[in-house]
Amino acid sequence: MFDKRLIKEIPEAKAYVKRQVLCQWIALIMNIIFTVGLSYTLVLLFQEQLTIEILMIGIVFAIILFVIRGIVLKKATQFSFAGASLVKKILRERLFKKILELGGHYQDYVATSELVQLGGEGINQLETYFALYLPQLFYSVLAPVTLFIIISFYDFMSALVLFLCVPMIPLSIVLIQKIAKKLLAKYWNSYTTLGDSFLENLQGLTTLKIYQSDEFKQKEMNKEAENFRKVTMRVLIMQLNSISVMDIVAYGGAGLGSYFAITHYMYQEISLFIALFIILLSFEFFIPLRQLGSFFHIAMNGIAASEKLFRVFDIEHQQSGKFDFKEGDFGLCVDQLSFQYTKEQPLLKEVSFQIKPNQFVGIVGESGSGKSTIAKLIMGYHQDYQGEIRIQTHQRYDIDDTVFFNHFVYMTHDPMIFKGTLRENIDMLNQYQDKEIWEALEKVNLASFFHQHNGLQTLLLESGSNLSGGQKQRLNLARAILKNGDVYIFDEATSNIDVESENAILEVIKDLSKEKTILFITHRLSSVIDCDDILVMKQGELIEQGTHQQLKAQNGVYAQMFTKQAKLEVYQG
Ligand SMILES: Nc1ncnc2c1ncn2[C@@H]1O[C@H](COP(=O)(O)OP(=O)(O)OP(=O)(O)O)[C@@H](O)[C@H]1O
Repeated sequence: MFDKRLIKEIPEAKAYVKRQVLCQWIALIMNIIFTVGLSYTLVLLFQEQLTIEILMIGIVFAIILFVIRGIVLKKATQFSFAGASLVKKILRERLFKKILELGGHYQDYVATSELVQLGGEGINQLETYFALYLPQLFYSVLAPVTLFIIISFYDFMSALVLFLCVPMIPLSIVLIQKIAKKLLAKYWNSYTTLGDSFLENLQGLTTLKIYQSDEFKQKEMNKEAENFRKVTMRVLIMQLNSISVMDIVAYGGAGLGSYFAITHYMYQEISLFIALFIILLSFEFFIPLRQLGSFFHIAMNGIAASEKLFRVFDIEHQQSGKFDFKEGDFGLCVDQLSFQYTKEQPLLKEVSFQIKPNQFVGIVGESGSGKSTIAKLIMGYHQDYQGEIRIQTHQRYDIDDTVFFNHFVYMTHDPMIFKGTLRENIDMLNQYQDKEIWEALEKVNLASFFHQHNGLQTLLLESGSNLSGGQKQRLNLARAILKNGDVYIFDEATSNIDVESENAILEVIKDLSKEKTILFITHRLSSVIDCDDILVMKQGELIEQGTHQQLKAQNGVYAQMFTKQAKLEVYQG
């Protein structure tokens, strides 16, 4: 119920918790003083000695006490709010920093949907843990101790009985916690599974509709939603039951304390004033813990979320080096590279090749042969490979991503276009002159198109939905040109686009190859004819290597694939 690490992780929150507890404690003292006054007034009333003057003085005092109480409780709420905002900010920043630190390969460790849920709902639950539960936890210890000390001066036995009954509430909470922990883990799993499916099905809705599988998926999702509903209901039942158990303990304890006070009064061991004072305060012993109990589910949810959050924070970031590169020497050496996504299915098998600075190298091969995987390993998406990837004299994993991305540009067939102006999309850091942007757009044959629209202020929709596939890819290439990297990796950058765009992109790549190192992955063998070196992949192995002429002369897999594709293109075209 009390996770030390949570406090350690956010030491800044401690001050807010302390101030909140202090305010609550001052409010308790006001309550105690009010009870003294009330007990005294009641005694005077029983003894028929209560005068209007005394009553008026009492009312004025009560108002003063309630005003002070109101002010400190308001302050407590303000501290709670400020602390909660701070916790949220710190945790979200840490989570974001961790994802940035992990870079492209964060998905090796945690699913995107889980990150989204943790960053939203998960952190919100921790916010309530810090804002409500934690201060209440400390106050729940402080309040009974304060009351015990005060009451024990008047009637030690009654104070002791009340004090000893208090731990019954946390004991019942611990008991419920044991049952609840498994249930809450189930609740979270069910929540993330439902979130996963929802996100995936929403993104793929068009595909599902086309293949008329939407109804099937809907049924699947209904089943998951039903599971989630059931487990949520069980969590709610557990919470309601736990509140009832705590109520029984609280009323029982207060009743027992009052019984002792009455008995002591009847045996004239204590005065009527003290008996009334104890009876009126007896429930105060249990209110803080009873309140804590109602925050119990918040704490459980918070702890379940924090476990997941800490799992992300604890991910070891293997990339520790921060080597920089020497200027102008951007060769690449891949040596005995082996890799598998799953243990059962080895993919790359001891692949070795070199790319010299300013070389234009193509990778071809049948679908699934591991071409993109090579690019992803070079880009650092996965680090658990065997063998070596060296750039200049450094291992890839020794190079910090920020340094690496300053020199390497990776372009896939699926460019990311954000909702916003053309300028915002092409120059995200606002670091280029308009003239430079237009030059890049000119190179990729997009300048005249955007001139006809609103120039650099042309509004692009989410995912570039108001552009054609070829235009999106050419825009992406313009970004890459402006980046002025040293090594360009094109992974099926000319796939699924119109011939005009494909030719424009190929021209630019050829132009770039005069002064940049290029790795060009493609299905179309006609695109790699001009490469300085061509790597032919099959089932994770590098089976042939050479220039187009050399490979044709070998009359191996490449030559056969080339002839087959050429025939097909003549037939199609
Ligand atoms: N994240 C992943 N998890 C598990 N398996 C994967 C993952 N990515 C790719 N694979 C598998 O690895 C194999 C090689 O994929 P890769 O994308 O490297 O091939 P490719 O040669 O680039 O194929 P294509 O030309 O069709 O793009 C495929 O069988 C694919 O199913």
